Amino acid sequence: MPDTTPESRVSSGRRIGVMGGTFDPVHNGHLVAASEVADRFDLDEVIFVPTGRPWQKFKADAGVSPPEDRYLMTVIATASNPRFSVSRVDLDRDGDTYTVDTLRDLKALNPDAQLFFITGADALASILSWQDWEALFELASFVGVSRPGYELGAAHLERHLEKLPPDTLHLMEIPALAISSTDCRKRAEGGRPVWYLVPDGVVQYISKRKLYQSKGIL
Ligand SMILES: Nc1ncnc2c1ncn2[C@@H]1O[C@H](COP(=O)(O)OP(=O)(O)OP(=O)(O)O)[C@@H](O)[C@H]1O
Ligand SMILES: O=C(O)c1ccc[n+]([C@@H]2O[C@H](COP(=O)([O-])O)[C@@H](O)[C@H]2O)c1
Repeated sequence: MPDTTPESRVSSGRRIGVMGGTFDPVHNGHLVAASEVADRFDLDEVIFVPTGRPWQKFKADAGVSPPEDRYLMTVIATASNPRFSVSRVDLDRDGDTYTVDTLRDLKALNPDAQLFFITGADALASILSWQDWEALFELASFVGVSRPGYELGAAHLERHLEKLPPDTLHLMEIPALAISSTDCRKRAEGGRPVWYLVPDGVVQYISKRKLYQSKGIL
């Protein structure tokens, strides 16, 4: 396995971050996580991948906005950063969204690239419940980032780490932004502001499409 530590940038291939999420809506916590990991791991690009059918959220009976709205908000939020892009792989695949499929699709599209999947501390904590989770670590390195309210750790993975490729999991502290999509949705619904929690264009898109809100947010 190649050494994936940031200090050993020896691979001739591109280094691509993968920021998966439901992005309902995308917020500044997502953008800061992607930007910080891109800087620390010297990434050429970070691909944001909105989920198609986030099966665990559906299982928890959480309603999710239409995929095209989540996709467009993600495009708007990332448009100004030349290193950020958005992929439709999870939106264009039928059925439940599994990260193992996301990574296989992105690997097929970028055969020479090294992939770094970015997760917040909460998502990392539940990774053992993900479909075919052991295969994930063969396809990408994982970067778990800190998130207010969640402990950043890999104790739950400890007894599996031996079986995983070396240097496959990194933990990283990032500036704390206590922002969640759930809180943004609640604010919009209650007519409270989401300015500065999400990019300006996303505030305007939520308003234009009347997402979440009963009272309006502008
Ligand atoms: N404020 C944040 N700081 C660090 N990581 C975050 C933050 N918000 C979300 N993430 C991470 O971004 C990824 C995508 O998250 P997601 O789109 O589900 O947003 P969310 O805010 O957790 O949404 P929801 O509140 O609807 O569950 C996950 O890996 C999550 O852990
Ligand atoms: O592969 C799985 O089974 C799986 C289960 C839950 C979440 N994920 C991925 O984790 C990322 C964050 O998911 P979410 O639901 O917190 O927005 C996103 O890329 C999801 O596809 C993946």
